[in-house]
Amino acid sequence: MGIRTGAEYIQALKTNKPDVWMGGRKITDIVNEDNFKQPIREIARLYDMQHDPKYQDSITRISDETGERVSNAFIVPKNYDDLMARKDLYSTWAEETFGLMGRTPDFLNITVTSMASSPEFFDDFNPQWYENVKNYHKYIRDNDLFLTHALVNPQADRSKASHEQEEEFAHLGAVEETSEGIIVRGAKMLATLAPVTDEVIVYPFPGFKPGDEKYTLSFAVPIDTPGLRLLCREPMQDGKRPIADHPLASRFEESDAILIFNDVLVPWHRVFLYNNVDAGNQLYGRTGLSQNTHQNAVRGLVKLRFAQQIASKIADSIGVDGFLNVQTQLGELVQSVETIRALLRVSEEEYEIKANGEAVPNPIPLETIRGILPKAYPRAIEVIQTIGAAGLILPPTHADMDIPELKQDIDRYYKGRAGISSVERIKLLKLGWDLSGEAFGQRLVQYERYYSGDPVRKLGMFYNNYKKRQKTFPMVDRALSEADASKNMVDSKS
Ligand SMILES: Cc1cc2nc3c(=O)[nH]c(=O)nc-3n(C[C@H](O)[C@H](O)[C@H](O)COP(=O)(O)OP(=O)(O)OC[C@H]3O[C@@H](n4cnc5c(N)ncnc54)[C@H](O)[C@@H]3O)c2cc1C
Repeated sequence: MGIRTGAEYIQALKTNKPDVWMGGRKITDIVNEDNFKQPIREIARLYDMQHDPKYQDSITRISDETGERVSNAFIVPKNYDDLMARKDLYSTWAEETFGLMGRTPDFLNITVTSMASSPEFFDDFNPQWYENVKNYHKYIRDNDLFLTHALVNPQADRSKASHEQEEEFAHLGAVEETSEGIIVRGAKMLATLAPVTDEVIVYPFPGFKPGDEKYTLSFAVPIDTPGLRLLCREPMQDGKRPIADHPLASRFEESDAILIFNDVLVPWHRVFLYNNVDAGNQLYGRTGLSQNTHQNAVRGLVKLRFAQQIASKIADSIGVDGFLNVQTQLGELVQSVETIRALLRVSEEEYEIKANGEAVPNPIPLETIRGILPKAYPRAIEVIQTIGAAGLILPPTHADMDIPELKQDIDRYYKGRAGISSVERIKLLKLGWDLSGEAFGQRLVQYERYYSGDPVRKLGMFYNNYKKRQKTFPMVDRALSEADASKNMVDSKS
């Protein structure tokens, strides 16, 4: 099939029958559920862009393998141009959603593409796992599927390993093997957008201890696999509020769900890793699973720039951007954006070709972005809150604005500096409040902190990787040897 349309994506959602629970209800009609309707439309629009002549050549390409047009996310980049073609996809979709949807289909499609181009890792453990990954990659490429993923175990007791938890299957683990596959039980948190996806892929971060064998699992199953339950968090909007009043929250909310596996059968051909602590600990670092840092960085830059522009426009609209204290806050945001833009550029210009021939951006600047964004984005939100002040929380609804009796008051008392009408200012403040005040905006902050794992442990991993690449300290060694040499000179004089 190759690239699918938005209508084909929606049709697939109508056919899938996942076991979804939210707000005390079982959701049986996913596409007509108030909370999911609009985000589904946004994702469908992205699929349609693949067919739009304006974007098609920059975000899709003809596959050498099948002769069909496929998303750039499924192509293994071999050189700089390929890498940039992939980036075109990330930035086109991120711009379309203002960077507010972190888990658009490209995110996991590239993850599986990278996994499928890492045979050397799987060959060290079990070549059959690689066959399974390779076939899975072809399957999702040729059907243009949308995946969610779940890496992390429920918090339960973080000071204990999986096999030490009070409940044997608090963490997802294998119960038994059958001729058809593995039966798995337990939970994984959390899977963003799960109810509106086609499939879920499970893979772990490192951190397994001896004794955790049965918990070391990676596999993929359809989202409506029998026994798989999706328990969604409380929605942050009711799906009924007008987009005019909540221009971001009513469009881009990504739901999140805990996945509960009640004795789910994972067929052998869908098993990518199993029953091996070493393999579980090495999978993330050795299979390019972290390649989605490039997508994250491109999307994160768009989101930060959006927040920066909102802050600046609000400041301008009420005539406060001439004050030094406001300028320093706005200047700080511009510098954050420029820092991330520069790091992204460096990572791409300094791309590397891995042993398997895959072109990858330099991971050091990309991981540096990963370290900076969890601080820069919340700061941008704080600046919007500080500059918008009470103005952010006061705008009337569009229903108020439609009442003739109120029109004169609204026109008079909600306007901004000369040239900024009340309607213009109210609309702008609604954008600002959705991003900085609504529960929707707070989730986006939490997302930026945690979307790719605990930033504390990620920074530790970053330092370990940096040390592996930078094994020596040549400047320090030279300074020490020059000090030694000059000591000899002094000694010889005396
Ligand atoms: C909005 C949002 C969307 C997400 N979407 C997805 C998704 O689609 N798929 C997915 O798989 N995951 C997703 N995640 C989950 C994400 O992977 C986790 O939040 C992240 O890995 C951190 O795990 P945790 O939340 O369980 O925090 P914990 O690991 O429980 O950490 C809690 C606190 O304890 C500290 N801590 C815990 N353990 C240690 C330790 N061993 N050493 C030092 N400090 C420690 C942490 O630093 C942190 O401050 C999402 C998260 C958010 C917030």
